[in-house]
Order: sequence, then C-alpha cells, then structure tokens
Amino acid sequence: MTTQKNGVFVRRPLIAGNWKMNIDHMEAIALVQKLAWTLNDAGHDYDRVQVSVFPPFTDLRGVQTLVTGDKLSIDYGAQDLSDQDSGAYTGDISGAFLKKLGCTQVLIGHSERREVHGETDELLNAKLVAALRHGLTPVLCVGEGLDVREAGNHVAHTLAQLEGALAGRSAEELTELVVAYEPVWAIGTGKVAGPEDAQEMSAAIRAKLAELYSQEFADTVRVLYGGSVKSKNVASILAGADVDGALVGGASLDTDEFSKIISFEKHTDTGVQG
Ligand SMILES: O=C[C@H](O)COP(=O)(O)O
Repeated sequence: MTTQKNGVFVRRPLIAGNWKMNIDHMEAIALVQKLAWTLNDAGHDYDRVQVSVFPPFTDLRGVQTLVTGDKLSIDYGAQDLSDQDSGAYTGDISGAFLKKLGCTQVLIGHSERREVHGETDELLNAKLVAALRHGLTPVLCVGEGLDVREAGNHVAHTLAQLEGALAGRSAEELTELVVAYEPVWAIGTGKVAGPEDAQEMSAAIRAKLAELYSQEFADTVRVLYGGSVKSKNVASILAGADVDGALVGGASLDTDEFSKIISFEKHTDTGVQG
C-alpha cells in the first residue's frame, strides 16, 4: 500500500517471512499465534509496517483459520503458484485455490524456484499474469548469483529478470506489485549485501520501472531486500531510501527474532554482517 503525503509518496514498509519448506501445519498455527501475541505485546502498528508470512501450501488452511478466527492483522500468501487455473497439472496449485484460502500475496520467481525448478522469465511472466488474474499481489523476486556479481553484471542481470517477468503488463495491472531483490549469494549464507548494495539495486529497479512505465508508477512500488536479514542488520539495510522492506528466510522461523526485525524502526544498528 502506498499513500501520498504532501505530494510525496509514502510506501508502507513490508516485512515478509518466507518459511520455505519448513514448519508443518501444526507448527504453523503455533508460530503465527506467537508472532501475533509478540507483536501485540510490542504495540506493533500494522498500518505503519505490514507483516506477511509465506508458509508452505499445506499450512495455509490452518493459517487462514487462525487469522480469520482471531482477526489477526498478519497477511499471508503462498510461495509459488501455477500459471494455469485448473486441469491436468499434477502437483501444481492454482491461484484460484490460493485466493479462496484468503491469500493476498504470492511469491513469484524466488531464486530457489529459478535454480532448483528451472523456472524461466517466460514462465514467471505467465505466473505473474495468473496472480493478477486471481487478485493476488505478486511479490516478484529477482537477483544475481555470485558469478554474475563478481563479473560486475549484477544490475543488468537483475533488471533483465525484472523486465522479462513484467513483459506485456501495464502499470494499471501492476498497481500492487512488490519486487524483492535477493542476491543469491546472500541467501541463507550469513553474507549480507551492504546497505549501499541494497540501495543501489533498489534504486536501479525503481529507475527501470520508471523507464518501463512512469516515475509516478515507480514511486508507488515497494522494493524489498532479501538475503540473511537479521535483527542486527535490518535497520541499516532499510535505511536506504529505495528499500521498502525485507523478505526474510531463516530468521522468520524464530518468532522473537522475526518480531525484532519487524520492529526495525525501534532499534538501530551499525553492522551489516549476518
Ligand atoms: O526468501 C527469503 C530469502 O531467500 C532470504 O533467505 P535468508 O533470510 O534465509 O537468507
């Protein structure tokens, strides 16, 4: 969500937890319940910082029941979706099913989908279209591997992924778009891109969106950083003017740590190490 204040766009920060293939459906309920209580005790204001979790598919029904039953303000989404709506696609999950489970967001093109499942920009473009078709906010993940970074091609590589996934889509269709920049070499490794790196790429992503659409559109899109985000480095990473939140993997499985990350405005840090 983006609002305007005195003619300036104010992008609401989003802290999102991607559980990956962790946490079964029973553990999911306990985790979300504890997260909600912890944030409640800390006086968390969801209008200031949005909180989302991305559990495995099998957890979504339980999370939905808890969130709706207890009227929690935590949003949830899926880690992937099919580009198809229904039919003979064994093992795939339709965006229509996700929408019925109350999902509001969906990750698209996480580097682990690109690398482990060989997902191409063309397929991710089709998945993005499917997400939009079902009213799901796409959280489009882009980012470079270590070899690309070391060759100095990280900006061009990441922007090509962005352009490929958005091909043919209009600004009107993408009003809720969220982009997550995740340098693959920083995922789960404890290595963190420095705040300057996160800001550099986030600004480049925004500039590309301005080039593809308009500056006004680009100013409304939230750009997240992901890669070994922890409570001790989150504040410095999010200090970048174009960094609007974080996509957190491992640290989102620890409720206390994830709560501290969500409360990033309340603490400062100086280090950038994982
Ligand atoms: O989706 C989350 C990212 O892959 C980051 O994971 P991580 O925080 O465990 O490095």
